[in-house]
Amino acid sequence: MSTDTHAPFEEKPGTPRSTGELIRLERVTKRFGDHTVLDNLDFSVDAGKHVTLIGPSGSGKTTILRLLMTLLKPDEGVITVDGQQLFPAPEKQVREVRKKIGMVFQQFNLFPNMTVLRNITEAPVTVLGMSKDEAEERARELLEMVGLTDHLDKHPAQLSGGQQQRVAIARALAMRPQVLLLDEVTSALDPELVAGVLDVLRDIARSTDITMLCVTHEMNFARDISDQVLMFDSGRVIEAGSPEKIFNEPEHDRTREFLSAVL
Ligand SMILES: Nc1ncnc2c1ncn2[C@@H]1O[C@H](COP(=O)(O)OP(=O)(O)OP(=O)(O)O)[C@@H](O)[C@H]1O
Repeated sequence: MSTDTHAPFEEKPGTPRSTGELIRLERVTKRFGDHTVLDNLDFSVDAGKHVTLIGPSGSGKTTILRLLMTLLKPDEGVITVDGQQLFPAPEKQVREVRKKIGMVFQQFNLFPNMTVLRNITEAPVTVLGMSKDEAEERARELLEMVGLTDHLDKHPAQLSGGQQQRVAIARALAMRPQVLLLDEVTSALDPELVAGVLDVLRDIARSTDITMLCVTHEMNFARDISDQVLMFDSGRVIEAGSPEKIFNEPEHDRTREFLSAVL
């Protein structure tokens, strides 16, 4: 069990949030060589909703997050975020869209030579042009939220994996993104550190209006936070619905097989 306690998170009003549809994928196909990883995929996510992508390894879930982060380009189809198309788009537009999206990865990807505080303040200062004082105030609030107030002067190597991942969550939120992408954020953690990270994310889901798109193998977590669950198989959404529907009354044989293997 983690010994750190996190404070209930109350988000201050920031930039006005969009309402309605925030993310849209239309007929998106992604291939690596002759391997079609996403196959003519359509789905959308409304602002403020929490959508979880589940499905077997290799079904294309992470590829979707990487497309939204513009780390990859689709071969076909259209991706829009907050009404702005991502590919093709002028460089400036892509940068603006990217600022609306935060991502937390399986590996924490913190800057090893910076303190915890600096890891969180760096991008708000250099990318958003926030003053150092404002960025530090925000970072301290976020560190309280993730239960790491006592660790702000440490370097990542002095923290447990669970603590590092909570810094990574705070770092993503420091940019005040509209969308938080979570890619198997507990998969690299020792089992006893998983609950602390998931509790922080549950709290964020409950107490902020941030839109979440989450790839996870933690089915209880998916059940708790999701407004909608999308079941993937071979680059397609084969079933979508509320967590109650997907976990209690799955319609598709592949969904039933997958859930009986992981639950
Ligand atoms: N850069 C790449 N080059 C070639 N193939 C890739 C690349 N990235 C992903 N793939 C392949 O695309 C397929 C889908 O990968 P992806 O990571 O999206 O799946 P996933 O559903 O997230 O799986 P997992 O749950 O194991 O992370 C896999 O077969 C993977 O090997």
